[in-house]
Formats: sequence, structure tokens, C-alpha cells
Amino acid sequence: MSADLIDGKAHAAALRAQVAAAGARFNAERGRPAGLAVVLVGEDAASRVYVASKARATLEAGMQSFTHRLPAGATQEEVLELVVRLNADEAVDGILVQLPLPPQIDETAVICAIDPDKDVDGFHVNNAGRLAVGQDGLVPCTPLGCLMLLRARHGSLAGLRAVVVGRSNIVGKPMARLLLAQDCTVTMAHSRTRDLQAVVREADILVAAIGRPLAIPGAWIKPGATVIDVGINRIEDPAGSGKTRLVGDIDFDSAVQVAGAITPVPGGVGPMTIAVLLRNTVVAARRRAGLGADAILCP
Ligand SMILES: Nc1nc(=O)c2c([nH]1)NC[C@@H]1CN(c3ccc(C(=O)N[C@@H](CCC(=O)O)C(=O)O)cc3)C=[N+]21
Repeated sequence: MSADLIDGKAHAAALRAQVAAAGARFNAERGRPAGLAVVLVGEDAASRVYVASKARATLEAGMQSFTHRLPAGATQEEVLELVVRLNADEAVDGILVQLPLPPQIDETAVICAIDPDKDVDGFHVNNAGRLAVGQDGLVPCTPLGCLMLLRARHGSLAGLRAVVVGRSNIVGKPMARLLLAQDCTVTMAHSRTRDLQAVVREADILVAAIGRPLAIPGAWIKPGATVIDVGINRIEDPAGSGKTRLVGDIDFDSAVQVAGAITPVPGGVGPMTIAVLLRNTVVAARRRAGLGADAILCP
């Protein structure tokens, strides 16, 4: 048996079309487009690629895109000054500071400086707290994208056993909170979990966000489970040739034989992350403008 492939690119394209429609409505109501500011500190090549693709996606969705590049040697004060300026800028509805930041900069301090109403990453402690207690806020893009994929497949998730492997503030913790809010029975597993294999085996829904290539083999997975692979790891191609390729945290080739449905890497969760970022930007723009929720943006 072979699992259904969950086509993240297709789901992301559909979401982006909805976001573009909602963005156009916002523009018509307010007389200006929603605006997203992306801050990039340093010259990391991979980061530059993400930032360029985000900027392109923002423009395609009819939003305004502002990209700010600071040198790798920028000081904490310079980064904070820029964030303060973007907080005060009425044309900016969303602020994303690309992580990781260079070592001389205190990431927590920078995230805390972002206006929570513009925190489209959902990393500010106000938004993390809101998610934890079930209040409306801005929800981190990757876990919300995963939830959308799961809702599209299952409809209701109530009563299903969900296992989240990984406990980062960016993916694991908010993912677990979202699944709990959907009435899943949630287990959080991590690097210190004993008998991870037995825990994974319980999962009707498995979300892997570990950051270790091919860490979970198909033999661990419950037959028929829905598997969401958040990992994006660049490894040397084992076939030799010195080339590299992207793989997830799940050993796809064995997992696809066992799972009921699975996201590929690339083309799974990654494209959803960017689509949700745009969605969050329109949500933030509407809230800041005192407009009600736009129904098509509510998952
Ligand atoms: N403040 C902040 N917020 C972020 O959301 C954030 C960040 N910092 N720092 C970097 C990571 C990484 N990230 C990705 C998003 C989409 C793809 C994506 O679409 N990947 C494609 C493949 C791209 C390729 O081929 O290289 C895919 O999975 O199909 C990848 C990585 C967001 N990040």
C-alpha cells in the first residue's frame, strides 16, 4: 500500500488565491494594500533566498513588501531601532525578522520589541500566551499551515491521537496547542523521550519537527496514520555525485509504504509556511484597522 501524497504546493496556491482576494478587499476598504516588512540581518545565502521568495509572494498577493537588509555585524541597537521604526510605520501591518540572528544579537529581545499586533510570525510572548489560553492572536505560520493540511484531510480532528516530535517555540509547542484546541489527544515527544518508537506508534496524526534528517523510519509509524513532515534538511546525496538534496525528518521512502497520507519534502509544509505568512499579514492588517475577521481567512 502507498500513502496519499498531501500536496502542500497545491494547498498553498489555493490559500494564496484566497489571501489575494482578501487582500484586494482590504485594499478597497482602506485605500491601501496590506504591508509586510521583512528584516534580514547578515548575508546568509539560504536566508536571502527565503527573503526573496517571500517578497515575490507578497507582491503576487497584491500586498506591499518592504525588505530591510542590515549587515552581519549590525548591533542590537541598530536592529531594535529598525523594529521601533517599523512598529510606528502605518504602511506596515506585519513584521518578520528572519531567524536565526547573528550571535551578538539577543533574539528574544528583538522579538519582544515587535508590536504584538504586527507579529505575523506569532513568536511574541503575547501571541504565544494567547494561543496557550485560547484567545485570538497571531499564530506561528508553520504549525498553522500544518493544521490547515490536517483539517483539509480529516475535517474534524476530535479524539484523534496526535504526536508532535520536537518542542521548539516556533513549531512543536504551538503545533501541540493547536491540535489540543482541535480536541486531539496530544503527546509531545522530544530528544529525551524514552522509547520514542512506541510513542510514535500511537499516533493517528504524526508531526515531525525535529530537524534531524530521516530520523523517523516507516517501521515506527501506525498503519494509516497521517504524517506531516516539517523538517527541511539539506544532505549529501547518498547516490554520490557530491550533490545535495532536501529531505525531511521522516524517512519518506519507508513511511510512504505505511502511512495513510504524508507530506513530501520539498513541496509539503514549506510552501504552506509562506502562504500562511501572507494570510497572517492580511489578518493583522484587518485587526489593526478595526475591521472584522474575513471569513475566508479563518481556517
Ligand atoms: N522569522 C522567521 N520566520 C520564518 O518563517 C522562518 C525564519 N525566520 N527563518 C528561516 C525559516 C525557514 N523557512 C522556510 C519557509 C519555507 C520554505 C519552503 O517553501 N521550502 C520549499 C523548498 C525550498 C527549496 O527548494 O530550497 C519546500 O519545502 O518545498 C523553507 C523554509 C521559514 N523560516
